[in-house]
Amino acid sequence: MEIVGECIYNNPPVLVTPSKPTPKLALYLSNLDDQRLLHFPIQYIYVFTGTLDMDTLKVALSRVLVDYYPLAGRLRASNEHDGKLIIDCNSEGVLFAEGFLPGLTAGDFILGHAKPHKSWKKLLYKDEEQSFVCTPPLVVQVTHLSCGGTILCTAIAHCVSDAFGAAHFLRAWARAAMSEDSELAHPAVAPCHDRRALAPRCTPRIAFAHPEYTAASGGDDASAVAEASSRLFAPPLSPVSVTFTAEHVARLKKLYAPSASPLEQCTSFEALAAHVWRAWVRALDPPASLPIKLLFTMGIRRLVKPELSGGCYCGNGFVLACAESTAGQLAASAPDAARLVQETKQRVDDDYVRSVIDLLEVRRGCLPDLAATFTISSLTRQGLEDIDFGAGTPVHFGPLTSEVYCLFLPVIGDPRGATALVSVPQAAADSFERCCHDGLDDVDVEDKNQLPNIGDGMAS
Ligand SMILES: COc1cc(/C=C/C(=O)SCCNC(=O)CCNC(=O)[C@H](O)C(C)(C)COP(=O)(O)OP(=O)(O)OC[C@H]2O[C@@H](n3cnc4c(N)ncnc43)[C@H](O)[C@@H]2OP(=O)(O)O)ccc1O
Repeated sequence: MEIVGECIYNNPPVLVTPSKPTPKLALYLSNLDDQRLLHFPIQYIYVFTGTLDMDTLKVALSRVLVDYYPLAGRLRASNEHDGKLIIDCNSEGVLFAEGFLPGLTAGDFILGHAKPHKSWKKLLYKDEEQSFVCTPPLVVQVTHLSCGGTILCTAIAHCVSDAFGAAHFLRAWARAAMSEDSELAHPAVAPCHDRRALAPRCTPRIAFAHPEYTAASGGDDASAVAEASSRLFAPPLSPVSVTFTAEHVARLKKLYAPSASPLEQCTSFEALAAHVWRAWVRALDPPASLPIKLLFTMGIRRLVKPELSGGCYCGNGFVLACAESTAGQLAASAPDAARLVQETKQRVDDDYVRSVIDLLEVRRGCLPDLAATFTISSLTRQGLEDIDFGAGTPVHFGPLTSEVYCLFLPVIGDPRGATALVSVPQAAADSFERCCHDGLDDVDVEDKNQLPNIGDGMAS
């Protein structure tokens, strides 16, 4: 959906600062935070049919910044540590803009209209002159709509927080906004900003191959592989959004783990990840011998020893897990693809995470290998979507832009469903959508034991 017309700003943006004095310190960022991959702001919108009260929002934000004071600081390159980023917790404040977009309604975001479009960037105030490091780690824009609805857009520097930390902050802000006296509203669990539990070892030890950061060998025919890989991301790209209902997910779980044995079942994520990874490969139809990877974000708060459980760990608590296959193998078997996802999940433990942290220490500035790679970040069950600032829960929640990495987004009103959103080469967009729906369109009416065969070869 394209947003026509311009956003009207009647006043310049303001800086919202913590309502009480907060610690003044240079906050260490872990190697999981300060990796090049995360040097960008994560921009999400919440669309409400009701009106958000501006004074209430600002007062509540000011209050929660007492607990989430790093968000009111500024990112800086540290002189002592080789340019590594730190947060200067200096209470400079959150940039808060307010605008009005005539002609746009909350209803425009409901029922299949909600694929990001480049015009959506109007929903976020941008100071063209500021670099990533100079931009405040939290920028907020509230856009009033002619229908009386409101859009809240938040841009949080990814190196400061992941989805779990962001959800914790946003829920605390919403709770403060709903409380009669926002000075009394405290987060249910105190946030933990100290990231030293994820510091690298004194002597870094890279104990695994880490294919997520290493390019696959092209063998004898490296340039043909590079050429085939680049076709997977050839512009122009088109965003595709496919919603899998709870029934679709249940169906996929059976398709991807056909055995009746309880020990061989797969989770919703494993089935969905395998299915969408395969749909991407089948739609883009690369040579069967092309090595293809799947990278997916994996939460580590409960995997590391000791667990990150002293309060809500608000830094980045995830690593990339990497499954490897070939285009031909992936297309050939659904259960094998799910097994690969399962085995990959099982390999990620405390040793693996420490090895990633050490790798990022030794190879500062490195990026994951994204050639011939499908990347998924799952945002379901993170508590991001059902946030109420006093105007009810949102009718739409999602990113401001669509990218080549795939997001699994929560479906409002269907907690066991998920929406996959990803940009693919325009020429393959319809085929990708069809492959995602393959075997699912009749799910609500047919006998769920009669499973269609969707895994019998590459798409033509
Ligand atoms: C900064 O501001 C932001 C940031 C962002 C976004 C940032 C990011 O994208 S950061 C990356 C975020 N993603 C993650 O960290 C991934 C988190 N998820 C995991 O790690 C998962 O474990 C998994 C790797 C995706 C795999 O999941 P799964 O196979 O489902 O395995 P389990 O999670 O162990 O679940 C198994 C089973 O347990 C039950 N269960 C688990 N969780 C729940 C729950 N919450 N509720 C109910 N039940 C649960 C369930 O039965 C599972 O089995 P199913 O078959 O039912 O699935 C954005 C915005 C900003 O402002």
